[in-house]
Amino acid sequence: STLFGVKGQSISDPTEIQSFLDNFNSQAQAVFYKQSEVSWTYYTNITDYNQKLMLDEQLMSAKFSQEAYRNATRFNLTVMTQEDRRLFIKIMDIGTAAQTNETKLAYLNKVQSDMETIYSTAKVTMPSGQRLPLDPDLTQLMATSRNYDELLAAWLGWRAESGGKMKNLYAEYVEYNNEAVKILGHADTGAYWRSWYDTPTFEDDVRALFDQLRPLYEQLHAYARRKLKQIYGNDKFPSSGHIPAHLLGNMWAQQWSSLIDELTPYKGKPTLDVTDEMVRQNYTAIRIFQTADDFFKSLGMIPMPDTFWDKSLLEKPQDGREVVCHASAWDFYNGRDFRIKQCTVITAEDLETAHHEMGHIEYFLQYKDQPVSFRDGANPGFHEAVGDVISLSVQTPEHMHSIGLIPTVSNDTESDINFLMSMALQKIAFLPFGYLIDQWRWSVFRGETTPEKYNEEWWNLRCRYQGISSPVPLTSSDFDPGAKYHIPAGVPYIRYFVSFVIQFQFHKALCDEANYRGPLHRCDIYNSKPAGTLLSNMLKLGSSKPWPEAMNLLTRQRKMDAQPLMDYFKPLLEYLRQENGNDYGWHPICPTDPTEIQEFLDNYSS
Ligand SMILES: CC(=O)N[C@@H](CC(=O)O)C(=O)NC[C@H](CC1(C(=O)N[C@@H](Cc2ccc(O)cc2)C(=O)O)CCCC1)C(=O)O
Ligand SMILES: [Zn+2]
Repeated sequence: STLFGVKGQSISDPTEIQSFLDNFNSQAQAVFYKQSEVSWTYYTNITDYNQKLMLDEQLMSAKFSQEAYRNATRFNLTVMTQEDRRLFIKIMDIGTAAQTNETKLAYLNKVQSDMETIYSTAKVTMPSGQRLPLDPDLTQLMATSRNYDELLAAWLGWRAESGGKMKNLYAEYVEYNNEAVKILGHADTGAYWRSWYDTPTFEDDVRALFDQLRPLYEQLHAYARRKLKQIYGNDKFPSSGHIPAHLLGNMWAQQWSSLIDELTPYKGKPTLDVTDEMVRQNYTAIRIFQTADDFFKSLGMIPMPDTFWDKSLLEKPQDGREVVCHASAWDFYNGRDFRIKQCTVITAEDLETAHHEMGHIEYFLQYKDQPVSFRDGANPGFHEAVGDVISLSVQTPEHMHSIGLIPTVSNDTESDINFLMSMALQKIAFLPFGYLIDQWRWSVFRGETTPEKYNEEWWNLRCRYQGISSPVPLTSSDFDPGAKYHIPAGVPYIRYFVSFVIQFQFHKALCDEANYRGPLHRCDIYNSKPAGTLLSNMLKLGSSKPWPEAMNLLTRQRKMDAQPLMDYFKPLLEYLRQENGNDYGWHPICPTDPTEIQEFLDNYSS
């Protein structure tokens, strides 16, 4: 059977249009609920049996989507209201479910799930003989160890046990994914993913934003490199200016917050890392999520429902079950069941993650009465920004003091710079990483980067944009992209880069609505009902309107704009420029052995 039904006469009757939409909406809720339940069972108990149930269910819901597509194409879209036309377009956007060859679709889903299982069950045998999983052990080690060789062992082990085990699978995933989305008319999977932003200049827009923000990152990179050289010795750093990838306190060098003690500009001030205080106060996972829930309630927004507290999985099970520990927020599409799955540990980072995940749940709650096809973010970046916006208020010294996690608030200039540094290690450090992941994937989906070039191109981008390099020579069997969850899991990533820009636009708009007058980085909208109402009204739209309209409702303008982010960090940029002088930047090409690169630099610099 093909996807395209027999081209009958196109239906224009409004009653028939409405009954099709009503039927679809009730059937889709039942199908999506079942798929969520079966997936949840697998993600919270990884077994072959649960994987099979999930894969079977994915084929069932693909058939439902194909049928809905066939029926939808029988209607005349030109006579509809704008809203109905938008619904039909979304009903027909069925992604890889367009693959009517069931063998191919089953294989694609199996390969995807097998890669995610390899990632989620990988363990590294350390020199001590211990077998460590990523969550929480290797994450903790990367954050707390300052031993070059120990960090290298964890970093090499992780890439070997995760990415190293899935290179061929990935090549097949790319081929089968592209074949499926081409049936819908998309050029390739990257084009399909970008279509969700409904902006013809989207790729240029994000490149322009990244170029605008590079100077902030270059200054932060230079500062971190200088401090890390003091810790590990100059000889550990290539003359090309890159920072070895395993020294940034994070397995992917994507956020550097765990280096806050070494990177705090002015020592002797109260620490901003609240982890120790959370442990001292016997914080539990539940209390972390109650803290986040309390913030949404203070804004007059929707509290977490009872089913959330009953059915979420907020800690790694201790009963031997294998679970997908990578945090996630789930909409069960029945308007009542919303859950978070997080292997929570008692750290400042997981307090932040809890707010991020709860931001997804709040969005689900706000748009739960929309038709199913509108139960989505205005664009994927919006969904990623909600929780982070709240977290920008939570992380202010004022708010951390008000919830008893830091003893005093000192807002002298030096403390202010210390605070901005802690936020930059989380937000500025992330920008090139958030940008480059899908630069790599889009080039792979387009066929510009072929399997034998996967790893080389990955490191080209890591060296060029992130200014970090592999601490060891690359071999053709390596597949470092597979060491990052979203690649094996097939989860797009540019949404996070978009979020890290727009969340500062949202923060500024909500601070204005809360009648806050001071510098943006010290704004805390806690208890502001006007801010909560403004945010809720935007979230209620879901994806029922083009995202510039949602942006306009919240920020009174329709574009992505890096200015609020740059204004937020302006005082820090001045400090860093002073500190760094001319000692900033790196060679765009990855270092090879020191002599070769030195020769290159001699020519390059002359
Ligand atoms: C059913 C389902 O899958 N639902 C989706 C949500 C939806 O689509 O509705 C979902 O839950 N996705 C999981 C993903 C998890 C996290 C993530 O992967 N973060 C990025 C980047 C980043 C890092 C720091 C930060 O502060 C913000 C972002 C990373 O860790 O690299 C892990 C930690 C935070 C968020 C998420 O919540 O986005
Ligand atoms: Zn998210």
